[in-house]
Amino acid sequence: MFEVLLAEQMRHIESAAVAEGQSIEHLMETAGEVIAQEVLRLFKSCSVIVLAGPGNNGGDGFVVARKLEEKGWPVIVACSKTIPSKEGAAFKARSQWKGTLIDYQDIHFKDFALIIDGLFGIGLSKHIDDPYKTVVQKANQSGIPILAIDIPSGIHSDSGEELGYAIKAHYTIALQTLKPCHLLLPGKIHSGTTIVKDIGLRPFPTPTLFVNAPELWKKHYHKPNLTDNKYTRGHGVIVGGAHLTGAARLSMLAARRVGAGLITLLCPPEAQIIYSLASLGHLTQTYEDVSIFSEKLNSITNLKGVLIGPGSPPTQDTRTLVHKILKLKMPTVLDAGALTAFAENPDELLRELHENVVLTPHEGEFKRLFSISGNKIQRTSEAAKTAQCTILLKGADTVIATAYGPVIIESQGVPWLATGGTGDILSGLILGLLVQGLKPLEAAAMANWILNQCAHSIGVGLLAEDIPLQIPKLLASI
Ligand SMILES: NC(=O)C1=CN([C@@H]2O[C@H](COP(=O)(O)OP(=O)(O)OC[C@H]3O[C@@H](n4cnc5c(N)ncnc54)[C@H](OP(=O)(O)O)[C@@H]3O)[C@@H](O)[C@H]2O)[C@@H](O)CC1
Ligand SMILES: [K+]
Repeated sequence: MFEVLLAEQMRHIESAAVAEGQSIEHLMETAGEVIAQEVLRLFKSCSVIVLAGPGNNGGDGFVVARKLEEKGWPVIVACSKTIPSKEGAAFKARSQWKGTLIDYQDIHFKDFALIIDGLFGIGLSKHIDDPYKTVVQKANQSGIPILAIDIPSGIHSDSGEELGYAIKAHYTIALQTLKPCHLLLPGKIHSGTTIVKDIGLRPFPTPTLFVNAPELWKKHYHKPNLTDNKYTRGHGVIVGGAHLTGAARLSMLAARRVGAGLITLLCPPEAQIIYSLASLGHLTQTYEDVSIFSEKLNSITNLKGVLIGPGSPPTQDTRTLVHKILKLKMPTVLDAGALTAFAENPDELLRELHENVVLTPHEGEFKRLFSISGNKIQRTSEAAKTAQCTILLKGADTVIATAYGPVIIESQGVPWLATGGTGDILSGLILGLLVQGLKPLEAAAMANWILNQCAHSIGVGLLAEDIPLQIPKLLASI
């Protein structure tokens, strides 16, 4: 249920079903049936135009048309006359359609109240051209609700990219599982509301992509019990800079709210007063000079993790502090200034990273460290392998990848998270979970989930400082 399958993996489970004796015709009939059921649930009886393409996505469209017509709905199917007839499930579905069939160019969209998009599914391989391009443009411009079969036509299933021009659906009924295009931009926007419907295939045996959900990490998160004390819940250090102190203070609040037993802000002496006054329940320590930083860090009792970057300047001193922290091989979050500090020589950072590190770059910071091309999943995975650590690549379609394989994609996207300080909250949440014993991948995924859930519940007008207060209610629900 939480796996996200690439087109090749979908084809694997489809072939496995065929090898077990199921026919493609039967799978297509099931797909058409579940989609028709969703149409009946979502819409009142209305006139429908089904756009059928040349492959099996079009075949699904013909089945849906037949099922809706059987329910008494007025349905017309549009497909291209130039499509060569050939044997196969889609051909059979087309020949079972006894209703009206027109060419794309003869569609009068104003005659319809619902468009069903069965032009292309996971088989789209290249940019769309006419006649498909024009029909997609006209469908989008019509203002009529569009329900896409499996994926919005024109979107690449594995990357979420728009191949020339793509359907903007109000609903997408994803068959069997989500595909990356339902989660990655711009496919996520083109999909509208995505609903996953089972068509009876077996799960893929070795999934590598997952949609972020508590089921992936909640067994690793332990709520405190009566035997806990502040030390057993973990002591974390946040390295605060002399200026831009708000960032580390936000991280501190998030780390404490998510359950760290103790948080110490380690900062230059001139900033101690600001950090001390930030709240009542945290500690502050100072380091007069980078040369005594390690000594100060080592003197902290029961230290379980470190965060550096929020509010840190991208300077040689920051690089030195990062090197000293990485030498400890302990759970570490590197964010913001701690990443940008290595922009001129990323290798200086990359060769020292280890499996207990989480990097939380946004796209700009990512590009400063890695020159990797490809879609967001490929870039994050490859970077994690290069860096041998966990990477959370932020955005409205956050991707979290590890050096050892699994990739988690955030399904929520909260537009009002795009405001100053929310990244500092995220890195603080990750630190707070790392010191409680979660592994980097689980800590990053849980932190990102908490951030999105809290933001969603706050709504437009959110300030970063509103988020920590929402955390207890959310933790109670896990
Ligand atoms: N997986 C499952 O178990 C099940 C999957 N099902 C359904 O099947 C869908 C996948 O079907 P599919 O493989 O036939 O691919 P589909 O997306 O219809 O398109 C392929 C056709 O489009 C053509 N074509 C490609 N790009 C083009 C372009 N730019 N411009 C023009 N033409 C282009 C391509 O031509 P070719 O590249 O081969 O020349 C080929 O003819 C899947 O999304 C789901 O809806 C269900 O039926 C049941 C079970
Ligand atoms: K489609």
